[in-house]
Amino acid sequence: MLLGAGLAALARLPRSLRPASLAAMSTGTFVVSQPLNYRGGARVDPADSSGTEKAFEPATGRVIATFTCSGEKEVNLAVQDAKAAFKIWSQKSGMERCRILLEAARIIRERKDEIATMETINNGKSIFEARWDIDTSWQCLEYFAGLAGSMAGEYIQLPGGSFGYTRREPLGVCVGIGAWNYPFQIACWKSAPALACGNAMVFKPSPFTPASVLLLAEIYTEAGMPPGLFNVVQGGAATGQLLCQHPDVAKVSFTGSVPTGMKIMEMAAKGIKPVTLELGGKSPLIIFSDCDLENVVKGAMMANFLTQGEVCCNGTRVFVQREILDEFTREVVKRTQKIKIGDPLLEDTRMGPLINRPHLERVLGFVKLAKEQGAKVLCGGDIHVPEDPKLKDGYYMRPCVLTNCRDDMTCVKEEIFGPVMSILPFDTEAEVLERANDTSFGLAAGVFTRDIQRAHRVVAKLQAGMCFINNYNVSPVELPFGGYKKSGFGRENGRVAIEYYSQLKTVCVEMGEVESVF
Ligand SMILES: NC(=O)C1=CN([C@@H]2O[C@H](COP(=O)(O)OP(=O)(O)OC[C@H]3O[C@@H](n4cnc5c(N)ncnc54)[C@H](O)[C@@H]3O)[C@@H](O)[C@H]2O)C=CC1
Ligand SMILES: NCCCC(=O)O
Repeated sequence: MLLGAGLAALARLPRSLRPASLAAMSTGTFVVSQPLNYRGGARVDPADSSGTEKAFEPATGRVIATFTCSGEKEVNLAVQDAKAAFKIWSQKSGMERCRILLEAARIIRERKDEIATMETINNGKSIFEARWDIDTSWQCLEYFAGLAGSMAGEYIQLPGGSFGYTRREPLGVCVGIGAWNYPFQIACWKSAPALACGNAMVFKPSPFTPASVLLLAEIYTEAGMPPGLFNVVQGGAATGQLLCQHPDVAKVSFTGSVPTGMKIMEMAAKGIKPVTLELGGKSPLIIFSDCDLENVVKGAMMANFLTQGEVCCNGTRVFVQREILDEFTREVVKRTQKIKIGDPLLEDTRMGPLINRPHLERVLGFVKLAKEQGAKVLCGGDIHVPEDPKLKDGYYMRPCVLTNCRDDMTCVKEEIFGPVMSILPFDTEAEVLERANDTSFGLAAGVFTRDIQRAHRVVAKLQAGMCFINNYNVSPVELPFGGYKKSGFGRENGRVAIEYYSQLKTVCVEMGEVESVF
């Protein structure tokens, strides 16, 4: 990449005072010039090719990288290197792994601005948000570093002085496959628990966002991980399939869409490999009339418009109790219209471009269909052309609020993955619960009310893996994250994630004579 670790502090300087290499990370200028595969502790050109891909800067529509997708040979080499590193890493004590993960977390903190800038350039999210993502990334490494040192089994007393004990052991080479909306964070949320448990990892980012994970790979090496412990291969479905089908891969952790999740599960089934699936959602946000309106409007904005609405757990079905429907709608529209859209690297921008042109068109298509099906657009839902001429080919749209929505409309049933909020009135608690759960997804849900009994009663009945009371879309790494129903299974973050990256061995110890029936 164009920046080195030593330049991190300079990232905090005003742009005009930065040296040429940092200036190269401004909108409209950055290009990726180094190889995007990582193997054996270094960036490498892939050993073979299954085609090429282009990565874009969504803010300008410019190509920032053209890269080779890894074929069978490269995938084999990456898995082989990971296997070799696993032999070394899995023999280390939890405390030794802890120290290295903590060092990696420290380096990420130190290079936060640089990593966030790269994330913004390649993904389009505002720099303000990208910094949050990097915070939840190093926090994840710190959290699992802490758990690495305290991973232990059980001792179980048996009759006659015999006993048993359990050991929590790593799985081997784990594969991580990521989506494009949180490229660096996803790589950390998968690799930190995997590595803390003693596994090795081969990671494949989305071909739309290939760049920032390389910084993580370099940081892991700098922090002291053995070469080959964390490798990166690039590509799309074909490369992903090679990874999932590889006989030396012990586990696949996937973040992406439901249709791809189904394919991953099918491939993993053939090798009896465990999978973690973090899939899509169409989550309900339930707003009772006794809520604090100011808070709820902020919550609804957070539930819908972070990362241009491209967030799997967004609360896009906003159920509002009829008594406050007009007041809530007025206020939410007013705030939505004030969202500053534009160059995502500017400090005051709060909404950048969507990931790419086809996705922008898809999201606009959902708004068009919503109108045809009877919804009313209260604001946005159309293309935004920023004044800055360098942004004219970017993929911007104005955030959209829809009313007159019904539960059977496409905009209410399907994941849009863009800045589109659908408002739905309701009358009673029983009614809203039934409607909120009437979906094949189950990733997240939110409830706003001042009635604490009602809040807990309602979340207990919501069919969702991640529920929020009086807030939405906060991501503390101490809390497990994952879905119910078609939103997937397995959990990232929280203590429980350890169970998804390790296996339990039971040892039975006889202290007496063998009692044989023969
Ligand atoms: N539950 C969660 O934590 C999250 C879920 N998502 C979901 O991800 C989707 C958006 O992400 P996309 O990248 O468009 O999803 P996608 O499913 O198209 O791709 C995800 C990843 O899978 C790879 N892939 C595609 N086909 C594959 C195959 N046959 N075998 C192996 N790998 C394959 C892609 O190259 C990419 O790296 C949304 O539905 C969203 O809800 C996104 C972020 C978080
Ligand atoms: N930080 C929120 C993670 C949700 C997602 O990956 O879409």
